[in-house]
Amino acid sequence: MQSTRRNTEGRPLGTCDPSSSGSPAHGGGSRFEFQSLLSSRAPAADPTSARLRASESPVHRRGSFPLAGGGSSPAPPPQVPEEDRIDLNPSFLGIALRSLLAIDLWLSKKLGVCAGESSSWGSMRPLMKLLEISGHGIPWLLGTLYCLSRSDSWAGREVLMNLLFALLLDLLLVSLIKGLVRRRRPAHNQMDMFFTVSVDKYSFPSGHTTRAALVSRFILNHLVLAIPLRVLVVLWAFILGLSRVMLGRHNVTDVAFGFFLGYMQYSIVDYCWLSPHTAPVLFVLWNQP
Ligand SMILES: CC(C)=CCC/C(C)=C/COP(=O)(O)O
Repeated sequence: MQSTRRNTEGRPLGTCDPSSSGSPAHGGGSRFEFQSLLSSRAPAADPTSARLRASESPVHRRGSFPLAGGGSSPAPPPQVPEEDRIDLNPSFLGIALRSLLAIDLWLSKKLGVCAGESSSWGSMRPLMKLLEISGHGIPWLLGTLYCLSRSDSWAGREVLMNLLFALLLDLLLVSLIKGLVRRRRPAHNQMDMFFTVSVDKYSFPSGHTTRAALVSRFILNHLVLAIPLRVLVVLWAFILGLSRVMLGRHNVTDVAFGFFLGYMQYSIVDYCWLSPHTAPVLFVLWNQP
């Protein structure tokens, strides 16, 4: 005769969740183990089925037969470290992201041909480091401040004031994102960069690349340049971004996102454009003797 197994509240098991027979022959043992792990992370939406699963878990069953457990009090459920928990049903997005990251790491390692003196393109490293300085924040900030101090036209001052604002905004946003994401630089990177701050131990996004994209878009929009010079500006930004991966400083995705962020930052600067009309205080202050 078949008896209906019931939970602690007397409800027949299986009426709410037919798959939860709990029989190891049905894979029930391991299934419950994972269900209880998953439910410890995200409680079930339906409290009844959550209770049913808990009452069926092997841990709970051991505890509900005092004699079998030697008469001791029910054992507490084992604490499984977060990193040991297995997500049995990774989403499509999760798989796609993991695949993208794997390709990113593989490609970045392949492209890191100037990461060290002994790398295949190690002799190009000094040239790459020169490019690195051309996109560093310090020369750009000091250069802009110097030009501002020498500028004798309102129009020139307005453009330079906005360039200064753009550079500061870039530093702020990149530091914020680096601090939030905290992605380590590639293992093959040598940390021999000129003047870094604490968040620069992180790599996402590439600060040199955001600056290159921002500044080049700024220059193309506010300086009247001959076509060859315009091409040169775009090439500089592109090669600077590429050199970050070749030097081993960044993964490809750090640089790709850097280009995107720098491009968007210019749109913010353009939207908030500072002028004697929109920010008169700034311009008056700057003209004080
Ligand atoms: C402190 C100042 C003014 C600039 C820091 C510039 C710097 C070292 C950025 C890091 O760039 P990557 O993220 O591309 O390596």
